[in-house]
Amino acid sequence: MGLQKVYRLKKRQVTALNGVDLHVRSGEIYGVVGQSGAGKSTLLRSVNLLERPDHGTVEVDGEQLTSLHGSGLRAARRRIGMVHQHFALLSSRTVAGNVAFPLEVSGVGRAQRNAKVGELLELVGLGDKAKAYPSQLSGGQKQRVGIARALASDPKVLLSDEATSALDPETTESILSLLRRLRDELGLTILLITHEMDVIKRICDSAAIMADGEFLESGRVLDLIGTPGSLLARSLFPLPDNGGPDTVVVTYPRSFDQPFMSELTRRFDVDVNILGGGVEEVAGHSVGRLSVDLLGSRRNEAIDYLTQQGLLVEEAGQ
Ligand SMILES: Nc1ncnc2c1ncn2[C@@H]1O[C@H](COP(=O)(O)OP(=O)(O)OP(=O)(O)O)[C@@H](O)[C@H]1O
Repeated sequence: MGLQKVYRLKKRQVTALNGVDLHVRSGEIYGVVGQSGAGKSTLLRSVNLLERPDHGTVEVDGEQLTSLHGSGLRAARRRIGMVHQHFALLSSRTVAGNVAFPLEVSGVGRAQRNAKVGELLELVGLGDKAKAYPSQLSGGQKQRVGIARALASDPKVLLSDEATSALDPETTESILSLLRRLRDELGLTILLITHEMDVIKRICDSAAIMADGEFLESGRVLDLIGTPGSLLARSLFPLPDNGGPDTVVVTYPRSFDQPFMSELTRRFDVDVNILGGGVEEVAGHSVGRLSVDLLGSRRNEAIDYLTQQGLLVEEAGQ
């Protein structure tokens, strides 16, 4: 909380974190999105104190990490797994050897280690690759090894540093599904950083947009989608560029049974001309968007009515 980090270089200083407050609920997937240099990596590395913030406190699973040092800190870190963009596998070790590595370091005996490695490889869908070397694997398989290794010490929290950025769209999809399944099955809490909005849309329950070391906006994704003026909502769902002066985009952040459009024509005597629309899955929920031309003298009343019903209405042509 209140995290601040300033890097002091020879000629200048860079404020990588400028008072960031991040609260991740237990069992949720939280995504921090932002452009290169926004401070995402510094934030992620502050959570397990690979980077010690200049100010602020870090609490993970009820334990205040910022007050720990030495062996206490090392023990706390073991309860936080980390997945890296470029996998960070040891090329001279087999898949099983890579996953076993953190267990060896913490002194787990051979039999127990082997059993655990077998279990983890099954969990990530690599049961048949134990003896392969990283160079024989695809990017997606390498990341599965990275995930299995991160889970070796039974962490409660998983940090993901651009885990899918080096992968093609199809593989990205399979890794995101895996992360989601692991969250569901193991009750993990996942904090991920990404520069891809799609990752937020696909698996995050909550998200923050970060720029210049600060959060511009944060909250539950579904709440933000229903919030007028939300930057995150606009980035997830850009307004269509074929809108005219009469066009509005209506977002349904949850499913409604009411036939709103026919109600509008009846109540407010407006003409509704549907231009396009669709339903997308966001954080496991369906979010509908409808782009319509609304015509008639009581157009503004119709828009107010939709807003009162809990729908988000944006003027696309402005
Ligand atoms: N060890 C360091 N020493 C000096 N400056 C650093 C260091 N690490 C990061 N910075 C600077 O801090 C700022 C935030 O960097 P950070 O890597 O956290 O951003 P990011 O959002 O993760 O970007 P990227 O996606 O490119 O990694 C940048 O201006 C960066 O140059």
